[in-house]
Amino acid sequence: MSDKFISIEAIAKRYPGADGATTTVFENLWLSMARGEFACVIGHSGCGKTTVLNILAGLDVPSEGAVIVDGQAISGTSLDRAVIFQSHALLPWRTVLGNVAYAVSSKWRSWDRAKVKAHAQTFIDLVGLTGSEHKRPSELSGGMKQRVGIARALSITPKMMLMDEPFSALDALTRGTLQDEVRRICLETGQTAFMITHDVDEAIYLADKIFLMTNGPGAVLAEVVENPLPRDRGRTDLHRHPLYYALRNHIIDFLVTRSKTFAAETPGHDPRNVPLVQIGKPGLTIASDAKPEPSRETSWPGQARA
Ligand SMILES: Nc1ncnc2c1ncn2[C@@H]1O[C@H](COP(=O)(O)OP(=O)(O)OP(=O)(O)O)[C@@H](O)[C@H]1O
Repeated sequence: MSDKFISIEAIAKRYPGADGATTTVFENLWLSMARGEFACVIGHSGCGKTTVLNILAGLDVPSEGAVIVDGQAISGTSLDRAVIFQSHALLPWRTVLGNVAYAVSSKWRSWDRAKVKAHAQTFIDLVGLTGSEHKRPSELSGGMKQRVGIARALSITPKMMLMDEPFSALDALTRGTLQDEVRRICLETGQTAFMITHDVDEAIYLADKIFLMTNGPGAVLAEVVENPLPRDRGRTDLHRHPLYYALRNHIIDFLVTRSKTFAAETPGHDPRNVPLVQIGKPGLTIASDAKPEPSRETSWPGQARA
């Protein structure tokens, strides 16, 4: 992995408020990711997660600061940065194949129909929709629609995938299956991924790194938590890892308590040098100890939410 594939540098987002005042959602936010990393951002509603994702996508602009992707400051949207939203945003009059092919032909305008179709089919197969190519969105379940969104995003071979709570509207079983698929695809393709989630267990399963944001307005990136679980982790035995509960407790403690009290309790916080929390490594102060909590094993999947 190369260092700083994505670099968010001192960005702020402000909106005009009532009485001529200004509301600062966040300011002086610094964040970086290496190529091929999977990061999840967790924080309470309104702290600015979607705003950060939209800025990364080029759908929104920061009031201050810059975002550098692969050595270049971004300006506007790009087919290098694919977004998967909670609502799949498919074209209702196009089939599964038509939706994916539309994205493919937008990226490779010189390709003929056969090449576009073959490329689109590869990604439809990858997300397990073989046989549903000619269905329209109205004929698909929520999980299938989300698969089309994932296939469409992956088909343009973006440099990064931006996901805004992509599975939150799905039932637990479908959510689990799609989490498995996104994880497999990202590992296989070396995709760099930035995902917003309210689901602590989803973050632990998917992420290499978890960004913890304090409450807004005036939210800050409080900590970057390194996931100590092995990269080839499996969903069913995740909770047996000796550091699983320490990690989970650390994130939940942050959400329950420290996300509110962080500013008052951490006056010297340097937004440019946000602490990297490495649970289980000596010399680290973490909010919770590493004692396992067997009762929590029954809460899998996805019970702890921001
Ligand atoms: N166009 C706008 N004008 C004024 N304020 C806005 C605008 N868009 C967003 N905000 C405010 O910015 C803040 C951050 O919004 P954002 O959607 O990024 O939060 P979030 O952390 O993604 O929340 P959630 O988890 O609920 O999706 C919120 O307080 C929101 O009200």
